[in-house]
Amino acid sequence: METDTIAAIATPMGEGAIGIVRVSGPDAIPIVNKLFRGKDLSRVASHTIHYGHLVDPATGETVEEVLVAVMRAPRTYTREDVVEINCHGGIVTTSRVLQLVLDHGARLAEPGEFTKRAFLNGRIDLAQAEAVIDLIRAKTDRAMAVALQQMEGRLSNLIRRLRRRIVELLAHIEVTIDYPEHDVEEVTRSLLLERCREIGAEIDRLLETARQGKILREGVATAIVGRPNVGKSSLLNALAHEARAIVTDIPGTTRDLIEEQVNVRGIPLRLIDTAGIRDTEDLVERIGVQRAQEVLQTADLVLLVLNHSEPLTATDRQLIDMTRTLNTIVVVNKADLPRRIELDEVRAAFADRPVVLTSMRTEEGLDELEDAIARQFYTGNVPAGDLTYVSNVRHIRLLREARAALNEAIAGVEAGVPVDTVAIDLKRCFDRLGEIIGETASEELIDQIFRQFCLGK
Ligand SMILES: Nc1nc2c(c(=O)[nH]1)N(C=O)[C@@H](CNc1ccc(C(=O)N[C@@H](CCC(=O)O)C(=O)O)cc1)CN2
Ligand SMILES: Nc1nc2c(ncn2[C@@H]2O[C@H](COP(=O)(O)OP(=O)(O)OP(=O)(O)O)[C@@H](O)[C@H]2O)c(=O)[nH]1
Ligand SMILES: [Mg+2]
Repeated sequence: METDTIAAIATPMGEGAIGIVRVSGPDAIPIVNKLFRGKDLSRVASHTIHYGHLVDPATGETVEEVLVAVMRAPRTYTREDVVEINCHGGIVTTSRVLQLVLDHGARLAEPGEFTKRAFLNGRIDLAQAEAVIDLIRAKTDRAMAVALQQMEGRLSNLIRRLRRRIVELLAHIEVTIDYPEHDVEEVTRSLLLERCREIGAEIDRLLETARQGKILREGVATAIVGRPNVGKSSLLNALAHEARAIVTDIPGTTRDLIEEQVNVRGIPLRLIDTAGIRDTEDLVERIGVQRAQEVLQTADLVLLVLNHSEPLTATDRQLIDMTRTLNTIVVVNKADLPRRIELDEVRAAFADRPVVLTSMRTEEGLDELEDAIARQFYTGNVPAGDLTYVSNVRHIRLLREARAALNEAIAGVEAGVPVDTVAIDLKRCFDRLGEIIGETASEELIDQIFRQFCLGK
């Protein structure tokens, strides 16, 4: 428990109707009681609110007309005694009340210090505290719902469950080490493999929600590349399921890039049309290797459009080379016209990627294309309505590290490494997961997280 008492203005600085000065710590009630003319706050019941005036004891001057809420430890936001002074909103009055409280024994709180105390006093864990920031910053209903779930401990409970399972495994390994008969060791190995895979699958599922969450928030950056006239604009209109304005009418942020939002099977795509890749000019010269690479490298998905009714050109082949190692779907358009394209060459270049024949004229192949797009982003193992989405970059990093440690443990078991060595990897996995909820977090990290909060929170 902290021994000092902190205070801060908890409401926005400005023309609010009410301004709240929040005080927390062992002296919260005596400090405010000294300044309060009304009921004796040291005798009132917890979670009650009282009308009165704040008086400066030095001068006897009445400073404010207030309502004071008294909440006694431990059932409070910080788990300490908390007093909230409700002032007439306004910078001057509220600041004056804060100053008075500071003059009589409280210290100005650091940003996030109230929530930090809630964490240090064990009311919430680190992931829950971080969710408070996410909640304040949420910009969509969905983001808010996810943050609220995390604040109530949904993610934390999942992480705790995983850690408990790892502890059980570590206990098993202990037994094996203590009683090193061969059959015990064998049982432990197969059990280890099975459990590690289960835990790994669970971590993968959480990481998958992170990927999908990012997609839902930001959309899939999709680059459409292809020579002129292959049907890029027609493809965009088809994916939008409506005749949009000609894409080239909308200026992009960069001179020859056009961006358009469409929705494919509920997946938001940000289509980026890299118009103007000409046959007659050298591709490299036309848009510059770097620019082309930039667009392609930052894309989550590439739609390479080729013309079914013409043989491949040098530009087509350059584009194939640039996109074959990326997350590309090949759209061989104008399939209603006779085939002149070297389809085998295309299929060979994209051996493990979808190659879809389409006609924007007859809409042939459009369903198949949408399926191919949806398959890239829905693996189907995140149940709809499950709001245990991971979105915090710190959590994602730790989950990845935990997964990597687990992979090493699995590889160790498979390679017949002694189980006490495997235990080291498992322990690392356990620690990384622990960092998410703050069980094994450093003081420095904790400080850094709470500094992101606003004053008074
Ligand atoms: N005036 C005011 N409004 C506020 C807050 C506040 O601190 N003051 N909050 C924050 O900024 C939020 C509410 N969050 C809170 C979360 C937990 C507890 C709390 O006292 N928890 C106790 C259980 C209390 C009970 O069940 O009676 C506990 O968990 O022990 C209070 C507020 C939003 N509105
Ligand atoms: N037969 C046939 N014609 C098509 C098909 N898709 C598009 N076209 C036609 O091909 C022409 C070019 O289509 P666009 O969609 O404008 O092609 P684009 O790739 O956007 O062309 P640029 O903007 O010049 O790069 C238009 O006349 C379309 O009607 C198709 O599947 N079959
Ligand atoms: Mg076009």
